[in-house]
Amino acid sequence: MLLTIHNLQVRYGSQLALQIDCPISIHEGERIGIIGSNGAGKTTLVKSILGLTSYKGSIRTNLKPEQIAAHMQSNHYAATMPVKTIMETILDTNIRKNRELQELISYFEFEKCLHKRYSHLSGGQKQRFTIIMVMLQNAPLTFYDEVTSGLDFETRQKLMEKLVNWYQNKSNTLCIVSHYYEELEMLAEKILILDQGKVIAFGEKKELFRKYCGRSVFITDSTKQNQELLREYKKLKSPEHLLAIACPDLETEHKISELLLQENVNFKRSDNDIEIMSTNAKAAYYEREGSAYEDQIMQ
Ligand SMILES: Nc1ncnc2c1ncn2[C@@H]1O[C@H](COP(=O)(O)OP(=O)(O)OP(=O)(O)O)[C@@H](O)[C@H]1O
Repeated sequence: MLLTIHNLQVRYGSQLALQIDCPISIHEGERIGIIGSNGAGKTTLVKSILGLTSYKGSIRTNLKPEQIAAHMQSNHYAATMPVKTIMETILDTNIRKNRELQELISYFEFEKCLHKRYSHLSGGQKQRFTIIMVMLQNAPLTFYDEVTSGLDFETRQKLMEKLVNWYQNKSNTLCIVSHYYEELEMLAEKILILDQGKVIAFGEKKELFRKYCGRSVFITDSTKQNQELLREYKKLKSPEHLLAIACPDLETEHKISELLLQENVNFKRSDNDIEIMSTNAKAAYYEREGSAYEDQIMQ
């Protein structure tokens, strides 16, 4: 066991920002995606684990602080120092002698930034700087909090490819906070869903999908014709513009796909759609709690 969280509570003034009642355990080598709407408590959870915010409850780990690396939404370095100096000092290395670091600098096209002062980097350049630093740290427990925000589409794709390859045969435990579900489809095996400071669900991505969606899901536009065409099948909660139909078994899957093909309807079939899965996990959670899901998304 790498880390366990028990009865965690974080308050900012009178606001209860995070309340985790059931124990959460993180094991070596796990890849965990942390998702939730704005203000759900994702960054607060990461900050609590890093000891950057005060909390009640227990967070236990045998890791030393230097064995935990984090890419946060905002990262601070000595503003007036050249980037190269910060990099070599913090990583205790020399770029000329470090092949791995040279390769990352070149992959992220960061060469020209090395001689600039940190405060003169653009937002995206600062982002790439921290990514390189965190990747090279190779810490047993690594957090990426919104690692691709502020990056253009091409750099985002490049970064995701690099992260997948970088960690492929490694045993680092990764916790990735992201609003981009396609990134988590590539990187995460477990998902922690937070909402309004509470844990909605935590588990293997595949198991959560089966639990809340079934074997697979068909997603089409939510037009009147599609609603009518698929009216006899089980509808899942979905963003308003979409119609999501649950398939409990292969037979239903065949029937629906034939019907959609016959009627020339564009559709997506998925057995790992994180957005539909988390929407339905939330709905189930609030139903159990006795409040309507619709009331919660209005807040
Ligand atoms: N330093 C702070 N002081 C006061 N309130 C805070 C502070 N940091 C966060 N909060 C509040 O705590 C709640 C959780 O914030 P947090 O940053 O953890 O959310 P998040 O899930 O990471 O959101 P986002 O997706 O927008 O980054 C929010 O309501 C936020 O306004």
